[in-house]
Amino acid sequence: MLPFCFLRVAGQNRRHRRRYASARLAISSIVYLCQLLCLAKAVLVALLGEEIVWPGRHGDVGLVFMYGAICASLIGLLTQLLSATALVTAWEEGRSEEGEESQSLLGKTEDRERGQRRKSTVAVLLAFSAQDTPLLLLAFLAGAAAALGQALIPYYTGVIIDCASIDPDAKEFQWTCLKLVVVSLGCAVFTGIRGGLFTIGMTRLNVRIRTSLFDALMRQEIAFFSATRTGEITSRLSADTTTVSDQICLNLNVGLRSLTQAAMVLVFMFRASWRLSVITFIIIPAIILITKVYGAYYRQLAKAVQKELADANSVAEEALSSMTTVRAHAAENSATAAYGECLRKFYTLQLKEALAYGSYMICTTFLPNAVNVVTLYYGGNLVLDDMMSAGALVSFMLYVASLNGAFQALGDVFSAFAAALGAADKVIELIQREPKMPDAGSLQPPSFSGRLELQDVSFSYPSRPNSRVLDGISLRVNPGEVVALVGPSGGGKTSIVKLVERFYLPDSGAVLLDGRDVGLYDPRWLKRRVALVAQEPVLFARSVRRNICYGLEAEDGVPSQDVPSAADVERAARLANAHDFISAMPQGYDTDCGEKGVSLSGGQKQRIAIARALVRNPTVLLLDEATSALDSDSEAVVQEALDRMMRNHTVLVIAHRLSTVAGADRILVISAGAVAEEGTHESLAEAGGLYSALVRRQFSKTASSASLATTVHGSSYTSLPALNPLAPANAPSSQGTPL
Ligand SMILES: Nc1ncnc2c1ncn2[C@@H]1O[C@H](COP(=O)(O)OP(=O)(O)OP(=O)(O)O)[C@@H](O)[C@H]1O
Repeated sequence: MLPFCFLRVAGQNRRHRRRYASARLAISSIVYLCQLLCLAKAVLVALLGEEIVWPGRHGDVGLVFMYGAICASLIGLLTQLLSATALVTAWEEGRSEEGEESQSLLGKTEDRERGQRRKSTVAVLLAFSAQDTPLLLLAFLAGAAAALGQALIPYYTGVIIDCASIDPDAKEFQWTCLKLVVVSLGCAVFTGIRGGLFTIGMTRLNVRIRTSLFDALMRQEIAFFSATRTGEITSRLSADTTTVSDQICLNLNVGLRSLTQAAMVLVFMFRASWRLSVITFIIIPAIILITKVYGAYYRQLAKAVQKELADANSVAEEALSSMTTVRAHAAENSATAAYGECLRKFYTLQLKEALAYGSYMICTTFLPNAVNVVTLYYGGNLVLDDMMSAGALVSFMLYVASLNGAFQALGDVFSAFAAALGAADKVIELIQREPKMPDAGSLQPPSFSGRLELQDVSFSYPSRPNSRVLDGISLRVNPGEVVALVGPSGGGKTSIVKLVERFYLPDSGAVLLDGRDVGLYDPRWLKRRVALVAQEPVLFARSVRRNICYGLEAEDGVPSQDVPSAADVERAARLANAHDFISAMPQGYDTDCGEKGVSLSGGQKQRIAIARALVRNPTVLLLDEATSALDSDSEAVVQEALDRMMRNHTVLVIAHRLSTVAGADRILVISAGAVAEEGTHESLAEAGGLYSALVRRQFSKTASSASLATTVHGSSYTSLPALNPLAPANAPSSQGTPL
């Protein structure tokens, strides 16, 4: 009764579910062990024919009572086992609820929402494998045939021993040997077929899971990538997906093989001697219970180990990918210490895992050996009493060994499954994560003038909801107009561009293009009309040509007539001042840029990024101070390309340089998330406000060394100081050098 009382109490109190479930599990285990001992004693006494301490112990009535008691005990055991299974599940749920609270990648509220709609991991994995049902069915049938062979081998071994020694029969002996050879061969062939088919299934599942995960990642909003470390994501994509597919298929293979093997062996065992079989059976519930409890515990450990490993990978990746910064700040020791700390946590968890595994091995090694001793003792007595042949006893012992092997394998499968499910939980959590961004629209209007408006826009980054970056800002860029955004660092200029690009949604207000919300347009269509040249160009490890055409290839779903031709690419490169250096490279436009464009200089990368924007023939250009990270020579050629670009487009440019700003049709001074001033360079410079202060401050800092106006390659490029008040006062200010 006690466990059931606990069940009721715990069911009413979710917060303490795990604690109650653990207590219930402990009590159930004790009750189960007592029952096991009683049953063992009753069965031994019944089978060995010793004196029975039982009511009505003499004659048939006593025997009926005794077997009745054994049956009742068996039923009790099964009930107990089922209850223990339910308890383990409750215990697991309690643990996962607790763990999720502290460990989730995605925050408490999201976890709760996700918990409500998430299907169970196993169901999702089954759905992933559904396509391979025929393959897996075939593999299973081959496995069943192999298991039948495995079960026949001990049987024929026993027959051969009887024919050769106990009851000599040469003809029967040779015939049985032949059958044994055929069965062994058939068993080997079917085992091979089963293994091969499962391996194919494993690879197919791996590809499917990886594709789904990558697809899900590609759909996530930008805020997700700011909040989640890249190392964690790549760990999910590489290590966890491999663990899931490999472990699940491998263990499905081993598990099904062991189950069918156990079922076949049991049939043959009962055929050989039902008395001996009952004895062997006593141990089965014990092994199942131990593996179940162990599996639940191991699963939690495996999940925690995966997390620690992902953390360690992130820390290492962060340091290794920024080695120059680490070296420049002499931060090698702190990077090593941070990595060491992650590994220390990982090691502690691995120790726990090793301890759990050790305890499990002790139990699973001892229990089968105990069964062997009991079986031999009782089987020997049966042979002595002529109730069984010696060959049958040998067969039986081989069956017991086979059954032990099957259960051992099942236990291993269980723990490995637990590890795979731990990894699968995280992978599926990501696959099922719904992006926090509403679906983009499908609008593709026949004409697009490129009028850009922000109407009373307020915005905070999701990672810092309490810090308002834009505060009711309104602005407008008319078709063909060049509008420059200037202002103090952190004022919100780049955030405006991010909203126009729809990387984030405003908290209130609207971002409009031609009077319609940016979210209403088909994103693929819009990205050809609104192009961005960012501060730091990002190139990919592919040819220069493919970098320029990035996002416009047939693989991106672009109709073949819209894919830029070689002439389009060259034209864009010429406009971006990039054609000459590209042509000078050994393989021209087919030269590989290397990882993140490592084989190109900053200026060359930026010019390829400009060509990438120009090849789209955009209506609106968003420029985020594309020259600020360049040296003076590179800056001059890039600036010339930018000037050329600006002449023919609607442009919103974030500019720190007076050269860019002065040529703009209108200047907006953005400060503290609002438009502080608006006008032309001349009007603002004379107005005596924030803009003129910025200009004056920069001029006074650079007057002694700066050449204030330089014409480069005949363009209107003017090298004037930067408008960023945070720029160092004594920075070199030779031609085009950022301050
Ligand atoms: N991904 C982000 N998550 C949270 N806060 C951010 C993020 N990006 C920028 N911010 C914050 O938003 C504010 C505005 O940043 P923004 O980059 O728009 O300014 P900016 O005017 O372009 O500055 P700068 O001229 O230095 O580039 C800053 O306080 C910045 O710390």
